[in-house]
Amino acid sequence: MSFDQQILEASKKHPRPARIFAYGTAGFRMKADLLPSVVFRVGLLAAARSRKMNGQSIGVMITASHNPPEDNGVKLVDPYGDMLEATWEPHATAFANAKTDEELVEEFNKLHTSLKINSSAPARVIYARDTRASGPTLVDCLVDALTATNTEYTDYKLLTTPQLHYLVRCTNTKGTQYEYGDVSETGYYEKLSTAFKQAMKNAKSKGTITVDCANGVGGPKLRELVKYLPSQAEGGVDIKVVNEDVHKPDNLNSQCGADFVKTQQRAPPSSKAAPGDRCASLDGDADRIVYYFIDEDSNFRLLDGDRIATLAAAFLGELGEKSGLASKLSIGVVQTAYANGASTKFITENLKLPIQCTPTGVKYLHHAAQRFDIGVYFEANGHGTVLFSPLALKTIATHEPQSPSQADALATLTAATELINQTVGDALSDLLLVEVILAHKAWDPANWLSTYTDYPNRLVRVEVGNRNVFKTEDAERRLTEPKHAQARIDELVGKYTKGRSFARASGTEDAVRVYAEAATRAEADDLAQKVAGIVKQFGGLALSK
Ligand SMILES: CC(=O)N[C@H]1[C@@H](OP(=O)(O)O)O[C@H](CO)[C@@H](O)[C@@H]1O
Ligand SMILES: [Mg+2]
Repeated sequence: MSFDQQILEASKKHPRPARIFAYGTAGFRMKADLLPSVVFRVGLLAAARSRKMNGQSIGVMITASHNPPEDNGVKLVDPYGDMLEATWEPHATAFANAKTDEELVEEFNKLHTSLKINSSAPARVIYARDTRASGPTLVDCLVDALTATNTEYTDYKLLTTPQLHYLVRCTNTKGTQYEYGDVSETGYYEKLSTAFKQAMKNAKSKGTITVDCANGVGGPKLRELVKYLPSQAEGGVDIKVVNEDVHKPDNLNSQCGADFVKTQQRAPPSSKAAPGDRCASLDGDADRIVYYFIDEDSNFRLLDGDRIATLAAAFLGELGEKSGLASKLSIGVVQTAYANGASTKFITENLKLPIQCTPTGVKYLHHAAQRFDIGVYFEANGHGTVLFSPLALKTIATHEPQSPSQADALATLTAATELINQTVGDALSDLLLVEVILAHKAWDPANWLSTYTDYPNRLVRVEVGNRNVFKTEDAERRLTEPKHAQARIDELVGKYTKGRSFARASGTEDAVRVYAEAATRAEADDLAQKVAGIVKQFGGLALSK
């Protein structure tokens, strides 16, 4: 079957701007007015991917996460709910960059030939979007591609990114032994709330958690989730939703949200939190979360992804011990080079757990975490989850507790496996997990913070002529190119007490990021500035655009 004519006709409606596109860590992301042709072409790829996967449903999420309101983006979700397989990213890039409609058809056919995709096979796509004003127009572009390729589709309208990942997995596992949940948004809330109630059985939450939803899709979705959860008096948690205005598009991620809090190291200016109040911020598509509070001396205290990772790893380790499963389940933590060195030390020395460091980008962490029975992974910026291997799930499900206390711990562990989104980092699921853990430990955020002290650190963004000259090894911790740059950094780092620093090209912005840690704030700042200086020096000439 040939779709040539249909694709040609439809593609004419979505002319490609003179731009080079690249499918990166976050899919395609840019100013929304540049995206119509990109989204159309991603739709073609989704159809091809579905056909390649024997008609399993592929997800398409239209979002630009924490970016400003005028941006948008698109990314694909694979049948099991994880991100698009990396080998397909270049195909997305090739489709997006095809110069003419004819060239696009050629790329489409070339892919079908080289990967032996049967174009008569059924193709299925499910999609959703965040609250951005440009979303509906981009959905129209997507639908044009799905129609042109005779693809069946379901429009889930507004969802958080992790909700779409959940639905993709549910759709494709329905009726199998791996069934993940009911194929509906309601199914998502029911799964989380049932697990949450079970996990809270032997715990009592104190105080209120105030959740800043970045004025994004997380707001209405958290409000909905709360309807399914017991109140604090009924054994649940008191959740207060703020920054949930999705009707004024300009407010999205503006002066609030996880990215604002993490990069500015302060609470949203609108926050009315008193010292000690527990606060959290989601990002624009609710796949990231960070916690924070104001301490007794009025200092802002951040509890970021590293803190969530250590909290979750410690708790799951304890549950393993208490349920009598410790010897049967290996727990490991996956971090990137941006994890604070103090968290790495705490995990190794106090929790005595193995750590793996991967390059930046959730797909790397996710894959590494799959190698443990229980793999805890978080980026410092708050994106992460915990993965339970099929064997771990079976071990937990078939374990016979030897005492009532073992039974309690086992029930909580079982609930955690249901509560934690297994497809992708999910701010709503992570929120409930942290709340459960704090309730079990009877901890306030200050207790949580006191587990270890972060090393002073600084992250700077350096604009250079050509960031592509920077090549790395050892999970991005060392530069292999430009020649001599790493030797210069090493020499510098050696001069600082507890110094650590690395530079790498960003995958999402046209810049190089420099990270530095040292014994004091001033030294960390100084080291970062000096390494930034080296990066500038080696930064290459600007490419003619
Ligand atoms: C230091 C940092 O926070 N980097 C972020 C950022 O990647 P860069 O490649 O550093 O631009 O965006 C990624 C996608 O959202 C996210 O996965 C990652 O953690
Ligand atoms: Mg996000």
